[in-house]
Amino acid sequence: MAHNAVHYHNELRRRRAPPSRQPSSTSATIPLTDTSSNGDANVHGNQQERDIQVQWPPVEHQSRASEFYGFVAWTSTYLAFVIYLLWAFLPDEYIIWLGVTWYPNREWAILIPGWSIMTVLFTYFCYFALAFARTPPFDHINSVTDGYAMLPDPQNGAYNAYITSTEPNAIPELYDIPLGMVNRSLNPPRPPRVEQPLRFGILGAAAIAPNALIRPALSHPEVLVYAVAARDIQKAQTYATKHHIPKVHSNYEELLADKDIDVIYNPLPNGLHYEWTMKALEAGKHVLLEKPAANTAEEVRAMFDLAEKKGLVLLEAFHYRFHPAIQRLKAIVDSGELGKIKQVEATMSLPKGHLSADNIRYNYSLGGGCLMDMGCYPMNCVRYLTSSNPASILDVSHELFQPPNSPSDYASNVDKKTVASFVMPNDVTAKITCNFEDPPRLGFIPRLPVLNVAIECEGGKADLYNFIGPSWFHTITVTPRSGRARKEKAYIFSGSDGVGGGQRGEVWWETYRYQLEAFVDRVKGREVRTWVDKEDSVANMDWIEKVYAVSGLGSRPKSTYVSTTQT
Ligand SMILES: NC(=O)C1=CN([C@@H]2O[C@H](COP(=O)(O)OP(=O)(O)OC[C@H]3O[C@@H](n4cnc5c(N)ncnc54)[C@H](OP(=O)(O)O)[C@@H]3O)[C@@H](O)[C@H]2O)C=CC1
Ligand SMILES: O=C1OC[C@@H](O)[C@H](O)[C@H]1O
Repeated sequence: MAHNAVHYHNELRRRRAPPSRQPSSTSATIPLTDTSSNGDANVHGNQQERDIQVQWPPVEHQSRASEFYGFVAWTSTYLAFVIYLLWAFLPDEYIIWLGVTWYPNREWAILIPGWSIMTVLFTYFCYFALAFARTPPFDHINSVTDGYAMLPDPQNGAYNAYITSTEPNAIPELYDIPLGMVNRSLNPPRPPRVEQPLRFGILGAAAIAPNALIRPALSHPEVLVYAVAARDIQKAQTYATKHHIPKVHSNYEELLADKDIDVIYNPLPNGLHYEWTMKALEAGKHVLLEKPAANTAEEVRAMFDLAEKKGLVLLEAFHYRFHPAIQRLKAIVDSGELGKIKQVEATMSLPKGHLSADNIRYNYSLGGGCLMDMGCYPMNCVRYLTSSNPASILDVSHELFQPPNSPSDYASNVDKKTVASFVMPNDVTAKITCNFEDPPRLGFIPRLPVLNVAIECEGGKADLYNFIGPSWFHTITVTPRSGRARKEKAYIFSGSDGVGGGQRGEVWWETYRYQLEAFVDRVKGREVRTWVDKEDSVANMDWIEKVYAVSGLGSRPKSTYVSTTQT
């Protein structure tokens, strides 16, 4: 024992020692500290020097028993298999000739492997059955979250690279969206409602309402999505059940007449925005109105005039404007750190194939067209970032939507793509691009959506990737002409970077949630820092009409509705 301990200690020391001190011979005599009698000599200070013969490299005294047993097991397995084959297949006379007078009934040669296989299969089956039985359904909350999926809270000092400003030249794009953030956005906390929440009614069982209103409302204590109306009562019923909306109306008029409703959300096709917003205002309701506000600037002005006259809140739902990301980009540009703006370019382009031919967006009489539906965002964005309206139009090009199997002389006035450039005040130029049908690269490589805004200034450039849906992912890249580039993220109003001091927000708030916060504040008469006002909405539609005039497609048809308040 004592010798072994010394030997082991010695080996350790020798292995740790620098190579130059290693003896080159296979055996050496070296002085050692003997710990055999007193434990660790260095600790107890009781050292004894001894000379011990040590073998190098160390002789391995490994038993070969395991190799032997392994060999025996291996050969026995094969032997057993051969015996099994003989038992199963050899005719009786040969077995008897071999001197074997008794052996088990050969049925067992089939039954034993058969049962074994069945046992294995049954075990697998039970395993999967048990797993399925205990897996929550796809629409169960536990399929996407549990008590551990918490988003680190940067306000309490917890670091999360995804939502914090990243290092310059880092590769933040490779981050996954944190699960906690997705969970919080999709399954927001539901605080108790205040005693008198604002009751919202939805016009139409529209596809956008769950994202733009119903989900954001869950986390707003002052909002209750109270009713929905659809042209078909059954459709309204199904929608209400799915989204836990307490009340259903069988037509839009009935919804507007509901005295319990304070606010109307209008996500009807663009061509119906004017009529139903006017009717809602006439009924004394505030209106959250989907973009684009109407088919013509004249209609937009008339709606806002009526809202003003009645003291009601009307907002064109440019949700992206309420998110800190776009406001941070504007703050960077307005701060002058990149010098004077030279050019702004905003793009909203989606891959071909996401819209069917009967979509309202391709329907001229319902206010369809890509410039209306998607182009209104880049139009609004370049005007917002330059704090100005265009002075003139430089150039417009478009591609027309042709319904499938339409005759070659089909006269379409619905654009599936529009590109327009403008002269803005102060020698600034702007370009907007919108595209419903970005074709696959080389005809087969799928495209990603392009939702970008880029600003070129005299002293560098800045851009925001995903300016429309920054709550899910975005990057602000600032590249000064001299100095280091940097990337930023803005999920909440920090107050310290020129953006939204004092404004409420959570990192998981979607653009729509930020928008709802401001809308409710406005209705409640509270101060609102971010807003899309009447002149903004009127000018946006005015320039959309002007682009359509240049492209030769003309404005979308004016509503035939005559308001009771109009003379
Ligand atoms: N803010 C945003 O991010 C987005 C905004 N939008 C805007 O929201 C609006 C609706 O878009 P979306 O939800 O995608 O559209 P949908 O086609 O899903 O919904 C439109 C609703 O309009 C109603 N409607 C009334 N009359 C007609 C008609 N003649 N033809 C078709 N529908 C009719 C239907 O209601 P009913 O149930 O009564 O049949 C339908 O539910 C548009 O203005 C669009 O620009 C759209 C997507 C995103
Ligand atoms: O945000 C949007 O994305 C897709 C569009 O078709 C839609 O109408 C728009 O608001």
